Amino acid sequence: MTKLVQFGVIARNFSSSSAMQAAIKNVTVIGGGLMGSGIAQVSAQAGQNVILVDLSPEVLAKSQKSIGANLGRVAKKMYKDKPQDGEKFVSESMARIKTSTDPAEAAKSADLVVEAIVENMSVKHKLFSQLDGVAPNHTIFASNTSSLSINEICSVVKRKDRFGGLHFFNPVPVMRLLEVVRGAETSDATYKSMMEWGKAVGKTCITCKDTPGFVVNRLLVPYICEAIRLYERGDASARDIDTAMKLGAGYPMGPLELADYVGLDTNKFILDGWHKKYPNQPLFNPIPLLDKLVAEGKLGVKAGEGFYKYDKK
Ligand SMILES: CCCCCCCC(=O)CC(=O)SCCNC(=O)CCNC(=O)[C@H](O)C(C)(C)COP(=O)(O)OP(=O)(O)OC[C@H]1O[C@@H](n2cnc3c(N)ncnc32)[C@H](O)[C@@H]1OP(=O)(O)O
Ligand SMILES: NC(=O)C1=CN([C@@H]2O[C@H](COP(=O)(O)OP(=O)(O)OC[C@H]3O[C@@H](n4cnc5c(N)ncnc54)[C@H](O)[C@@H]3O)[C@@H](O)[C@H]2O)C=CC1
Repeated sequence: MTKLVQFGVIARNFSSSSAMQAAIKNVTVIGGGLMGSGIAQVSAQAGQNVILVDLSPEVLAKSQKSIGANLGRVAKKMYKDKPQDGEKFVSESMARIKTSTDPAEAAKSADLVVEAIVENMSVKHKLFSQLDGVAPNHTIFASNTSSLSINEICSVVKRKDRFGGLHFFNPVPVMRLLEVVRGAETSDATYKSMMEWGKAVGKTCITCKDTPGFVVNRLLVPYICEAIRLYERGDASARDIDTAMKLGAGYPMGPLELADYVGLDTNKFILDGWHKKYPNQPLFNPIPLLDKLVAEGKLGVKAGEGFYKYDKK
């Protein structure tokens, strides 16, 4: 699936903002967790210079390790008969990734900042208002948010024309989609740059307005929630619900398996946020079983138990 993509946008310096075509060669990814490490990996694979930032040096060390291992999986497939070329691919990609614990410093050399920190509006506001003061004029800011409004996130920055959503999917190196989200003030030039960059890092891009959950999560969250309600009512077993959707609808994972994979706390966080914002939408109503599992710490794969039991990693 992952192809080595030659990055083809010519680097240029721009002093003015709105009419420019940003030249993305240097990307700063903020948040070195699950998503940030995947975004850093696919960017480096595509020839970008990457700075991966996290507040925690331990997280950065863990990310580097997992990126190395995942690049190894990619190399094994891409260079099946040429293991030496595979090793070169891994070491060159790794060499393009620098790490930092200082978001402001790392934004100073960025053409694009992709934010993948915790899903919390006030934490994202704090980060972006700090970066807005130090990043170069031409730098585009993007959020990988799953469920928050791009317009609301960018309300704290001056560069609203150079702000958008770049929503990746988990696991980033495998999932081929990138949702490119236009906020109310995202300029045409910024949108075009984001689309080109998405293609350059090997993704198929679709466009969506700034609506809750964009395309995928707006459909996926109610689907998963309906599956939980079906199970809660005792209409079918968890295993049968999952088997039904895998064999009857061709999904790679059933809805309850996917809920465990994403994390039940994340499911609940998104549902609660949308319920608060749209109290009259019954699809977003709280689910007592989901609340109970989260309260018991049964958060899915990462906790060793959710709808199913897992070996703890
Ligand atoms: C209420 C909803 C709330 C949403 C909350 C927020 C979430 C979001 O905002 C948006 C999201 O991300 S939603 C989740 C989207 N992801 C999915 O739906 C995943 C569905 N599952 C799958 O595609 C496969 O089971 C999957 C690919 C995961 C695993 O496939 P398999 O079961 O076949 O397992 P493997 O055989 O291990 O892997 C298949 C191939 O992929 C390679 N691979 C797996 N992980 C990798 C990784 N991390 N890096 C690089 N390569 C990787 C693996 O090597 C294998 O390759 P092949 O050997 O060539 O087949
Ligand atoms: N987990 C998923 O399947 C997906 C998540 N997302 C979104 O991506 C973002 C990140 O999610 P994950 O990677 O799952 O979270 P995660 O918890 O694995 O990683 C977040 C990282 O951000 C770091 N961090 C927190 N505040 C920071 C700050 N101010 N500066 C620098 N680093 C900071 C944390 O130390 C942590 O390592 C969220 O907005 C989430 O909604 C989007 C698509 C899929």
